[in-house]
Amino acid sequence: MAETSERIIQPEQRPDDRNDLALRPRSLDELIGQTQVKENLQILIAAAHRRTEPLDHVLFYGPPGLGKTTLAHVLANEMNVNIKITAGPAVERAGDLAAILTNLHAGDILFIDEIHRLGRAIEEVLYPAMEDYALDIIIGKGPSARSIRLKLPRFTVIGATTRLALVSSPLRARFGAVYRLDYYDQPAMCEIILRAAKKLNVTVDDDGVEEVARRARGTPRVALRLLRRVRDFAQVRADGHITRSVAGEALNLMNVDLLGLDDVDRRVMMTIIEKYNGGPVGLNTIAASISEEPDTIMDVVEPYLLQLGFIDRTPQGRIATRAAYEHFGILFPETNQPRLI
Ligand SMILES: Nc1ncnc2c1ncn2[C@@H]1O[C@H](COP(=O)(O)OP(=O)(O)OP(=O)(O)O)[C@@H](O)[C@H]1O
Ligand SMILES: [Mg+2]
Repeated sequence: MAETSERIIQPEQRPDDRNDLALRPRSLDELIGQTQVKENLQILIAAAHRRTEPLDHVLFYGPPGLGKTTLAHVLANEMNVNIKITAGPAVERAGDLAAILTNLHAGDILFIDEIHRLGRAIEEVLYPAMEDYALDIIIGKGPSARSIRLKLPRFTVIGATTRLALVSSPLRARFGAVYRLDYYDQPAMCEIILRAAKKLNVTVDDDGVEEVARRARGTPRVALRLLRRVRDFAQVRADGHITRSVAGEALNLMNVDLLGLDDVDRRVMMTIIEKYNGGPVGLNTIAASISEEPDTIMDVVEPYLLQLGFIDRTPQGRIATRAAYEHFGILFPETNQPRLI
């Protein structure tokens, strides 16, 4: 059984995703989907150009693999500025942040990934830097210590997080623009796969594109990973051309079903449906039944099952919906009807 740490359909980056960089969109025009976010960014860029000022600070949030880092690079390209990259966990001391800030040039973008993981003391340094482009430095120790304020060039912070609720409100208040990235719809997923197939020089017909797209969980990173694996399968088993049946065979071999569910998803759903008669059943009970951590179920497995409408979260626990029963070909027990009120 696939462990949750090595799932082919996991949205988090895996080592073999590294070669996605060549596929990463470089401009807003190349970016597929996220229409509303794109429109807002176009306005933000045009306004910044018109005022000949750097971009306002921008915060992207949403599930993993949907394009937050991609958008940060796209904005740097569109503004034709440098982008310095760091992440919340990497900034351990206020001095680390001060060093980064004092190396920024006017207009530069500072991308802080997992920004919800910045420590409070470090956030205190970031607030005046974002608001007044100033850095307060304490010189000396004890009674003779004094603070001096360094002027910083105007720069832009772009933050990314999968846990918006964990971003402190003072920090969040300093972002002029906050955008949520959502899962991609089927047409956008097909376009992402078609574009990537061209770049990977693999031939795929429309049905093949559709088959990979519908099993990629609305997540571009998953789509690219599945496409590369289906390409390998096609090269070894089917003269390199991807049709619906080739894609289907390859994905079935990887235990990824028609909606992109894998063994771990199935184990969670079967636990609720078969072991606890459709629920309600508590998260910890489900986790114990399949020897996974509750957090893993909640953060890694459930988001997509909720997105599909396969699970209802109720105060009494998780409940499997009719759609879930139908997907797994199990008769929905009508007697359960009152459960779903
Ligand atoms: N709109 C898009 N169009 C085409 N490809 C995309 C798009 N968004 C993301 N991708 C591709 O999906 C991959 C993952 O995107 P990205 O790394 O930006 O996700 P992320 O939201 O930063 O993920 P994480 O939260 O794990 O950091 C990238 O390699 C990129 O090529
Ligand atoms: Mg990222």
